[in-house]
Amino acid sequence: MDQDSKKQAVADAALAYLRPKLESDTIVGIGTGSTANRFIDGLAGLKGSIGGTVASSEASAERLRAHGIPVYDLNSVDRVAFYVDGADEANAQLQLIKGGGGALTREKIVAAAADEFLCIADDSKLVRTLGEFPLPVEVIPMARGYVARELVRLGGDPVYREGVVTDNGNIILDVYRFPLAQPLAMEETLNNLTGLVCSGLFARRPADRLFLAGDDGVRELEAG
Ligand SMILES: O=C(CO)[C@H](O)[C@H](O)COP(=O)(O)O
Repeated sequence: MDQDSKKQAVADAALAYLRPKLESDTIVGIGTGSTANRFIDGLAGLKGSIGGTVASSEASAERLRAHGIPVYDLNSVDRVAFYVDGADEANAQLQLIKGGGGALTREKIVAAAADEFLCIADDSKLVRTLGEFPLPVEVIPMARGYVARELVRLGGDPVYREGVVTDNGNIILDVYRFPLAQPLAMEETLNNLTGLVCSGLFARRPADRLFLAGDDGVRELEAG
């Protein structure tokens, strides 16, 4: 299976998992990226069976609306039953690195608000230890230099993502060679860095279920 077929296969698997659980008032949180886009396209066929969606980026909101799928502001819904998104890396505990598409902050907010987080990815994303993929962090523009120096002090090698402004008006630093053997502790350390809005490390809120596509089909991994 090529990578595109794998993305399609996990999007289909997540839809098949959700279909019997959806009710007319169910709100589904929607991630960002090429795998999430496959899920959005498939969700179009179920738009009459759900209450609507909450999107993690302007790009996903636009794609959802183009399909006629209702998109709500997170503040206007009481409950997000599911959040479905891709990832850049996942470990066996279903802790993730996300943010390759720059949407990490809104992704983390919608994931935090959701009852159940379904991650969809191809098997190249499963790693023993997180950190081969550079960790994206969203930073307030005026804090760029300060935060970059702090990230170097913590052992990383931050690189400014040129020309990218997030949906929140901030910048992204991609941190190479970051020591992520203790993801929970590092996420907490990053959360305490002034000027750093959010890291793409999803350790405190891992996925609940990972649909992983390989050459032999899709398998499901559960947290814990
Ligand atoms: O975190 C993300 C966007 O911010 C994406 O989920 C991640 O980059 C994976 O993208 P893709 O599905 O295109 O491989």
